[in-house]
Amino acid sequence: MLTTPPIVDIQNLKVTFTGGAKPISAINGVDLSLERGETLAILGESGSGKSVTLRAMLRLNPEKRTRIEGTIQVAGEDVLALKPKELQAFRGRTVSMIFQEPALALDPVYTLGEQIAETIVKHEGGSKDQAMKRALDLFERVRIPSPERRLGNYPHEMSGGMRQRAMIALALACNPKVLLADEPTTALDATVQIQILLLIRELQREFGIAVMFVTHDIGVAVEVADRVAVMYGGRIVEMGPIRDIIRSPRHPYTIGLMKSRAHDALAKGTRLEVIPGSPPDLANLPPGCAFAPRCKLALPSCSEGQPDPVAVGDGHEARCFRTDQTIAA
Ligand SMILES: Nc1ncnc2c1ncn2[C@@H]1O[C@H](COP(=O)(O)OP(=O)(O)OP(=O)(O)O)[C@@H](O)[C@H]1O
Repeated sequence: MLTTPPIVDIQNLKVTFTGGAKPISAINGVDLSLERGETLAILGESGSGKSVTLRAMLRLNPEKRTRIEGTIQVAGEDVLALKPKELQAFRGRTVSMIFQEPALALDPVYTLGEQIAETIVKHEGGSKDQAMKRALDLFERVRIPSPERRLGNYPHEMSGGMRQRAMIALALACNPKVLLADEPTTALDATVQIQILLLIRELQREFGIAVMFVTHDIGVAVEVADRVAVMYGGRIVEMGPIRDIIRSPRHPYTIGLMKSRAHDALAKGTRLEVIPGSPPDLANLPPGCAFAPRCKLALPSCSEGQPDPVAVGDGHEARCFRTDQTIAA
């Protein structure tokens, strides 16, 4: 039987920032693959390496002060080997990114129509008129009301939710195969958040794009993702289908994350159960499991070596020495 290769294939990715007094090991051996049209959420607390992973896929980390090891293949292209010109063509055309704050992607001094049309002409050639027609089509697809008039707007003339939609239109302008989204909805109010997420989901189905998005919010992941990768200390500690991760998380860190969310839903004023302890120091990572110092199940041996991924279900794995102790009751 013929199998299609994954659209994203990341092997043993390591990212170290070397600009400071001590090297910061932000990503420490990430393996990840994504099928065409699939949506993966990356969860984890602040500093776990979610954004650095996404940025590595577009080579957006500051290269002079960063050491990158491993391989990143997207749509058959070897991302870490791309030359500057190839990288320019790759960005936007093969992989595109939307940010938490549209101001990072949108230029304040050009109208939205001009920006989208210019991106299309730059990547694909053709006339400005044709590109404007495509921009109009994109505005319709991302459901911006009065799209023709809105194309003539500057970013500051739109509401936050509309700016997000315009940014998504810009990101889709060159038909990318993979869309990366770094907490695309945190800056928006709840109703607009849900609308934007449903829009991403719909576009993803319509265009067959693979989506990788970072979030702090498990509820958001449930709404949109097929699979989830949970990161801790620059490693994926658990990965699997969203339903399995919600119903039967098997890494003690994921179990802790799920508990803190359950408490989050309680009445205001209830003390949240946070996972005691603090995240690992990335300038001084321990040799063993980075979660061991905070883990209720840890044995002394957990601090000695790195746990390999253990299969705990269909397409579900956890990097933990104690998965025999974490089976849901
Ligand atoms: N350019 C950089 N130079 C040095 N350290 C960096 C740089 N970029 C990120 N880091 C460090 O790498 C680690 C991982 O950062 P990253 O932004 O991926 O975390 P994150 O999981 O996305 O967190 P958050 O949810 O807060 O965005 C952090 O400790 C961060 O301080």
